[in-house]
Amino acid sequence: MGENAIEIEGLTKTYAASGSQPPKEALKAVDLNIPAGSIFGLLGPNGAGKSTLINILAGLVLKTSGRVQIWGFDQDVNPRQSRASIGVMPQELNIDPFFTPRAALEVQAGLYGVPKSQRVTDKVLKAIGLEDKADAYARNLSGGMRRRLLLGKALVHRPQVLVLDEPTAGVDIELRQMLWANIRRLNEEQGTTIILTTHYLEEAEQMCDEIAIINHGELIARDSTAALVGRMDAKTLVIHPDGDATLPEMPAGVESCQRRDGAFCFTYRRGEIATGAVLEAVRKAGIVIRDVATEEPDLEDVFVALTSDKGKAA
Ligand SMILES: Nc1ncnc2c1ncn2[C@@H]1O[C@H](COP(=O)(O)OP(=O)(O)OP(=O)(O)O)[C@@H](O)[C@H]1O
Repeated sequence: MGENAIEIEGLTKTYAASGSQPPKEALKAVDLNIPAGSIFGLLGPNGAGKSTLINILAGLVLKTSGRVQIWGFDQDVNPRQSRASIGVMPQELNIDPFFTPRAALEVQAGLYGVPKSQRVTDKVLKAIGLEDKADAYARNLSGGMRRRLLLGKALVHRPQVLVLDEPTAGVDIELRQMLWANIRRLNEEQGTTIILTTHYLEEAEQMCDEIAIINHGELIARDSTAALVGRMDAKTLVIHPDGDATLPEMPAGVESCQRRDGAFCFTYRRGEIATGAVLEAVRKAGIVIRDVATEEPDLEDVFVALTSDKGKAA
């Protein structure tokens, strides 16, 4: 096994036309490597192609062309080994209501061909905090418990790569933290590579080492989380004037505005304009500063900037 858990080359998926719907090119020649041992975020607006990509990795959707390698196994050459290397926690709560969590995990292990002697059902039940519900009918489990059971089902064959499709969508804060603690532990203690999609950019920023952004089936960015956020060179200085004041003249390259609460905000490129020059212009205008704050961009700003530009071009 090399240093990449996943290697994707020229991956294309075109869904066939159906009825009045024309064919849909959901993925357009995507190249993407995901380092082993990382927590990797796959982001993109609705309909960008994230689920298509994940479902191809999981073996649930057939690719049109390109090469996919999972844990060193080519999907076309070694389909069984590549499938055994990956576990997927789906978005939908598709759980058989008549199974107990223990039975559901046993059945799943059977589907993956894990021999009885090598099953880790009790360990998985403990990891997902469902030991005391192991023999309860799934229909009696809360939504949060069902979601944890889905995570457990993705783990029965001890995959090296775990894919989570919107794992915390519609989940309350407490459960979200518990899911994340579980996932971090898997990553740290067992070195499991985690790939996740999420709509919560703050969550991606906190959890992911690296991030890829997909838009209209194309990869438009792929970098470490810190480098992505660092790409946005903008900085905003927010000044609350003491008493009445009008927006002062600013050096070229500074965008000024006044907020509803009366604060002035000045946005500029850190690399081009020094904060001192902005403060100096404020002082020159005779404005007395009551309070001052700065705002730095976050992943959400990067995401919006990247996906809205591409959206216009498409
Ligand atoms: N089975 C299908 N048949 C035809 N078109 C499909 C099919 N599945 C997805 N698509 C289309 O392919 C494109 C990519 O869809 P996909 O579900 O991969 O996006 P996504 O990024 O996961 O979106 P979301 O964030 O909404 O889940 C969309 O235009 C979608 O309508």
